[in-house]
Amino acid sequence: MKHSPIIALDFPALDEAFGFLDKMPSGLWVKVGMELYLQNGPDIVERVKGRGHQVFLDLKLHDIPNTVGRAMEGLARVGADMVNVHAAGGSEMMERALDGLEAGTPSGRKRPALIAVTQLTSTAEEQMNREQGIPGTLLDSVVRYARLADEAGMDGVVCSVHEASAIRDACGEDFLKVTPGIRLEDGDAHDQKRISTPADAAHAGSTHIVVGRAITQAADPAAAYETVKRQWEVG
Ligand SMILES: O=C(O)c1cc(=O)[nH]c(=O)n1[C@@H]1O[C@H](COP(=O)(O)O)[C@@H](O)[C@H]1O
Repeated sequence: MKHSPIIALDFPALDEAFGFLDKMPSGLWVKVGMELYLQNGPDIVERVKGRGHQVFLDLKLHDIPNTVGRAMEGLARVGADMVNVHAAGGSEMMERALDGLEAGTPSGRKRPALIAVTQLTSTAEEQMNREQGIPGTLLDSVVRYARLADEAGMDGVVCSVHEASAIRDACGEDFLKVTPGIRLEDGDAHDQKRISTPADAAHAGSTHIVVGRAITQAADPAAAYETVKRQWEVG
């Protein structure tokens, strides 16, 4: 059973996000990112959950270990089901993030899943080589970050579909491979560099897909969601 698609609620204002949700079925998995969180504060998570959805809170923490650990301790109380950090922050930072999350999760509640971003899906190999000074292939860099994240106790990583099967080989079936950069056939890539279809994601071994504009900017978002879901489930 594949995890249901996660819809990126990338809207500039709460009423737009809720207007979108009004048109959608209940019981979704949605992603609240910086755009909504920074404008509406921590309450946004409970408000979205109050509408019957589960929340991936995507704040991509990346700072010194102590700061991230303490921030995660606070975030654990916000009520999200999944949270993330940047693997580039290093293994000590990831370990402290996990410690903070465990310390902050209220008793009786499940600890949110903690995943690490490897190389953003908006990054191309040539850009990584030139701007980050990381030589070699993008695939090698992503797998390296995935192994580091696995060793630091992360539940999985964010990567593109193109690296999912290599990560399955390196870190196993159960390690989460959360893959954004999803487009329906011939969809506009926008700022993404490593895109794939829901069916490709299913074949490559993604455990989760994150889909934003292909659904949120569709003329009929509910129909676009059903198309994405069907392609992902059928594979
Ligand atoms: O962590 C993420 O969710 C993320 C990581 C990544 O490497 N690439 C990426 O696109 N995302 C997020 O996934 C969503 C993709 O949106 P669309 O390109 O509109 O489908 C955005 O909300 C991004 O913030």
